[in-house]
Amino acid sequence: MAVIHMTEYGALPAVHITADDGAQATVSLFGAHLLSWKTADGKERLFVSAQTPLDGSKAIRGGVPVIFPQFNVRGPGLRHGFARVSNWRLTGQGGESGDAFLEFSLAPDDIAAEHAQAWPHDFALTLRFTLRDNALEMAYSAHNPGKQAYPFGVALHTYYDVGRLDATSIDGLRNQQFLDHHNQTRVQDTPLLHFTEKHDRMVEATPSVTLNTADATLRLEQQGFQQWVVWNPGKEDAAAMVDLADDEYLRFVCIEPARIYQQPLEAGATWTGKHRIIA
Ligand SMILES: O=P(O)(O)OC[C@H]1O[C@H](O)[C@H](O)[C@@H](O)[C@@H]1O
Repeated sequence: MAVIHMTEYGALPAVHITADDGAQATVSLFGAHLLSWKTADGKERLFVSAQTPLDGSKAIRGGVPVIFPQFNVRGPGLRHGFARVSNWRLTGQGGESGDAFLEFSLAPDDIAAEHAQAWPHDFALTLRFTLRDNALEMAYSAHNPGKQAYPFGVALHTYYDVGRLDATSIDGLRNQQFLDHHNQTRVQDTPLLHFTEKHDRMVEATPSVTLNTADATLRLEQQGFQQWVVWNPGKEDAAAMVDLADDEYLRFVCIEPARIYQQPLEAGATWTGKHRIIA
């Protein structure tokens, strides 16, 4: 049986879950933001900046920011959308035969008036985190209960604690087309992606990639999304970020299943995406 209790992370109300095998996760209601995922061996897999605000005043730097209804500035609204700065509701929890899950929901009544005014559409988001064996699964859905279609983009902006960026590589993107941070379209020609400076690529999705770090190998899978965004700010951009210590960029990489271009969510339609991380 999963053990679930309310807790606090910084000043944020959060939910902590422990699965039968000892795997653990902590999710803040602010953003339905996964802040920690420890596999049964006790190893933390996610990175959270030591300088991030944890009081709801700003999006959290680290963990898994939930992006909706736009990716970055690809839309007319708030950068990366309002989902990551809204208070979600815990709408499901439990565990059966080794599984442990938490489910969170967000609807127009939950969001701040300024966001509702800027984005006056009806929506129902759900995000379910499931711990199973050595894997974490995130099942994300966006439903349009209204009568009008509207454009949406989504992502799960996962920050991995890689320990050492210089000992990290990503396998599985060879021959994939990508857009770099100069807006150039290119194709990856090397089998492994390795970088130690600024890196911001939107890569055509593959069903899975492998993240190799100095002391771990993770398999990342996605369904229902269209890109992998691979991001690290590098030294100069990191130095300009107030919510990241100057040398913390050397410890993480973001690999994000995303739909970066806004596309219509038709009246009555539901989009679903899955992201599974296997240790
Ligand atoms: O600083 P944030 O709004 O959290 O965005 C952080 C990063 O998100 C994505 O990975 C984008 O590709 C980057 O261009 C952006 O800098």
